[in-house]
Amino acid sequence: MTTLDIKICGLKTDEALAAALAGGASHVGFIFFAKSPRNIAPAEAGRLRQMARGKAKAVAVTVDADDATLDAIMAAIQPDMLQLHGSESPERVSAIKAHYRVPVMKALSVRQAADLEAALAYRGIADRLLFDAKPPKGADLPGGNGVTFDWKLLAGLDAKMDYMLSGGVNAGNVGEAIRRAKPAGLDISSGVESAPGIKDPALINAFFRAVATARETIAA
Ligand SMILES: O=C(O)c1ccccc1N[C@@H]1O[C@H](COP(=O)(O)O)[C@@H](O)[C@H]1O
Repeated sequence: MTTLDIKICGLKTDEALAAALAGGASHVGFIFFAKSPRNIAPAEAGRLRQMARGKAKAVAVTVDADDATLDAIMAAIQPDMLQLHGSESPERVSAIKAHYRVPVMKALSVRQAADLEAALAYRGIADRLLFDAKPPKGADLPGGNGVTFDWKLLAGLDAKMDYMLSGGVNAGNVGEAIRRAKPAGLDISSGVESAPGIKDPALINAFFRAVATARETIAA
C-alpha cells in the first residue's frame, strides 16, 4: 500500500492535537489568518508545535502574508512547512522558499478543469500543491469552508508534482476522495469539527478509522 499523508488543520487545543497525533496524522496545521475561527496566536501555536515535534510535521498556514508576519510565525513555531493559501504568485513562492529555506505547499482553488492549469506555473517552485475547493460566493475564508469540488477533475491531471486534496473531506466521503483524486495526502479541517473552529476529538478518531477502512477496501 502506498503512503497517504493526512494533515489535520486548524488545531487550537491540546485535546484536538493529541487526537490528531494518536490517529497518525503526518501533518498538523495551524492557521494564521485573523478572519478565521481557527486563527491562532503564534506563541500558542509554538507551544502546540512542541507537542507535535518528532511525531508530525507542523504546517503554518498563511494567506498573502507580508514579510513581517512571516518573520513572526517562523520565529515562533519554526514550522516544517509553510502552506501559502492566498494568491501568492510563483515569484513570491520562490522568494519565500529562498528566504526561509522551508518546504512550501501552494494551495490552488478549483471549480473547473481550467483552474488546474495554474498548477503548471508552480512546477519546480512549490514543493507540493494543495487542491482546495473555490470558496463559495461571499465567503470570508479562502479555505476551511467545508465545500468539495469535482474530484474527477484530478483524475487526468499530470501535474508532475505530488498534491494533497482538501475541501469538504470527511469520514463519509474520504473513500471516494482517495479513489477519485488519487492524492498523495488529504487535508481536513471542517470535517472534524462540531462547529466552525471547534475540533472534535471523536470526529478526528472517526476520520482516521474511515481512512483505514477506505484504504483496506481499495487495496482488496
Ligand atoms: O481553515 C481555515 O480557516 C483557513 C483559513 C485560511 C486559509 C486556509 C484555511 N484552511 C484550509 O482549508 C482546508 C480545509 O478545508 P475544509 O475545512 O476541510 O473544507 C485546509 O487546506 C486548510 O489548511
